[in-house]
Amino acid sequence: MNVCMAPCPVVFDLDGTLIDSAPDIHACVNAVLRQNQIAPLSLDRVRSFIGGGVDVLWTKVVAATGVDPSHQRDLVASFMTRYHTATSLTRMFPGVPEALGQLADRGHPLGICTNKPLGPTRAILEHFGIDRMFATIIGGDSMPEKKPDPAPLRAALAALGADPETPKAIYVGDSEFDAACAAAVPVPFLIYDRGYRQIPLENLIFRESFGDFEGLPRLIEAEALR
Ligand SMILES: O=C(O)COP(=O)(O)O
Ligand SMILES: [Mg+2]
Repeated sequence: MNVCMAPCPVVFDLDGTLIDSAPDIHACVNAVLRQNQIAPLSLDRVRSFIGGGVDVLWTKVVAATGVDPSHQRDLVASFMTRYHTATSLTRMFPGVPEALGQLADRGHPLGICTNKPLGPTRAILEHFGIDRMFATIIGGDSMPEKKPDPAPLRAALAALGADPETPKAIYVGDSEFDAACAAAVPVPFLIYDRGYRQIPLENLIFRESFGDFEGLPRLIEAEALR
């Protein structure tokens, strides 16, 4: 089956896929914890909590720190004020701008489907000057459902003109949330293996894994010929 005849839509996850944002998320989490006289968490620990969005992150932070869960709402509110402008410690993964540029030049409509809320998502994309590359951006608060529910990815694909019944498109992500979401749509899933995944690759559904964005445009063209 030809998955993509014309250059197909390619939708990307954000945290752990295009950007290494864990240092900024870690700094925001610890600033809130310190402000509330709670012991800080390590970068590795906080990184392992990323993927399900802000509420999942904070449910895990609350469990890890032993804070009274009734405080979670206030902690999240305090976190969000910092998160909106947290860009200074975040880096794009190597080869990302070049790969996005190549895909755009080849005519692939590009989108973002992330569990990160829309405010910080737009802020970080603008910070790196890549926001205009994406014709649609679905954030973790764009709709009631979050990944692994397929609804956000379906919305991104629909905005990029994919057929809602049999979308000929590709999703690129880093985590178990993304793999389950892509399988539920369903669309082929390419997984970046240097992101924030917590589950072994062999336990996930994906078409190809990659560790270097230089090879991604080639993987996408190969997928298009399947
Ligand atoms: O911010 C998160 O928890 C996850 O974001 P992602 O969907 O871009 O990986
Ligand atoms: Mg991710």
